[in-house]
Parts: sequence; structure tokens; C-alpha cells
Amino acid sequence: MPEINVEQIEYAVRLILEAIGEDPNREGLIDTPKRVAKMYAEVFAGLKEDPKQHFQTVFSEEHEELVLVKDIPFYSMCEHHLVPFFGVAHVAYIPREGKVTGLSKLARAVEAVARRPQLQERITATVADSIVEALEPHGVMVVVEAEHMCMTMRGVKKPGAKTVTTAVRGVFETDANARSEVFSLIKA
Ligand SMILES: Nc1nc2c(ncn2[C@@H]2O[C@H](COP(=O)(O)OP(=O)(O)OP(=O)(O)O)[C@@H](O)[C@H]2O)c(=O)[nH]1
Ligand SMILES: [Zn+2]
Repeated sequence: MPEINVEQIEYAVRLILEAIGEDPNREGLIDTPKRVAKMYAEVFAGLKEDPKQHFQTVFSEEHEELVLVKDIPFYSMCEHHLVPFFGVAHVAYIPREGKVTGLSKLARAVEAVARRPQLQERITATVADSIVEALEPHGVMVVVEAEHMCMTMRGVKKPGAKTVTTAVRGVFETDANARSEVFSLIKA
């Protein structure tokens, strides 16, 4: 996976500051390109990660029933405007043949996928597919609820509007009761 080029980001931020008519050499801005580069390295760190790498910790436990980790907070960057969108992800799966992963690994996978220039739909689907590939469970259901700053601080300006996306795989695709169980646990 490519390394983030910090010097190039610093150069680009300096150009942006000049382009908006600011003086990049004034005291308050002199270290800004460096800070922004450091911040981008942090918020885009997921580009260097494969979410599946987090599912190497597997416990052989014969639990073939629902596991749900809900309200996992995340921050991502909208790939259209490079402004944040943020909210919570709910990740549910039904393990198969003793492939039960560590609970924190579900949150780590969300983090790895969110810390990239993203679309909410792609976060939702990528988390679901990485669990399917790594754990081969009976089913996976991912629900993401988020507020997009490109819809609040600019553009259509609709603060409070929430976007909900879902990705269902395996038994959740055909079993409406299984989906309802997850939705009711998320709301509980
Ligand atoms: N499907 C999807 N759209 C997104 C997401 N984040 C931002 N968008 C939308 O991406 C679209 C980009 O639309 P454009 O017309 O190309 O850009 P724009 O002129 O800045 O659009 P406005 O935001 O309507 O001002 C907007 O409708 C955003 O709301 C996301 O995660 N998923
Ligand atoms: Zn946007």
C-alpha cells in the first residue's frame, strides 16, 4: 500500500492558502501546512490497511447465533468534498464453524475502512464483505448512520439530516426476521 507523501501535502496546502488570497508565511499559518499533512496522514491511515487483517484473531467457539457490536463511532472524509462525515456503525454477524472473532476487531475493521476518502455506501459494503471473506459466517449485516458535513456546513445546508445505509449478506438477505432482530437490538 502507498505511503502518504507528507511533503507533497504540505506543498499543496501552501498553494491552497495562496490561492484563497492568504499569506502562508504569516505567523498563524506558517505551521499550518505541516499540521494539515500530519492530520491527513492520520485521517487517511486506513488506506494502508486491509480490514481483513484484523480478523486473524479467531476463537474456536461454537456460537452460531447473532453477535452484534452496535454504536461504533467513526469519522470519515467524504471523497467528493474532503470534509468529514461521521456517525456510528452497527456490525452484526452469525459465526459459522467456530469462527468467532474478537469484538474489538469489528470496530478495528470499521476504523480501517472509514479512514480513507470515502462514500458511506462503500464503508458499509466493504466492512460487510471483509467479514464474509475472512470469517465465512452464516450472515453479516452492517448498518451505518452518519451526518455529512458537506450537507450541513455548505451546499444544501441541512444540519441534522442523517443518512442510513445497510449491507446484508448471507442469511440476512433472505430472512426478514433476522434483519428485524438486528434493527430492534440497534434501537434498544
Ligand atoms: N451517495 C453518496 N453521496 C454522497 C456521499 N457523501 C457526499 N455525497 C454527495 O455527493 C454529491 C456530489 O454532488 P455534485 O453535484 O458532484 O457536487 P456539488 O455541486 O458540490 O453538490 P451539492 O452538495 O449538492 O452542492 C452530493 O449530492 C453529496 O451530498 C456519500 O457518502 N454517498
Ligand atoms: Zn461531500
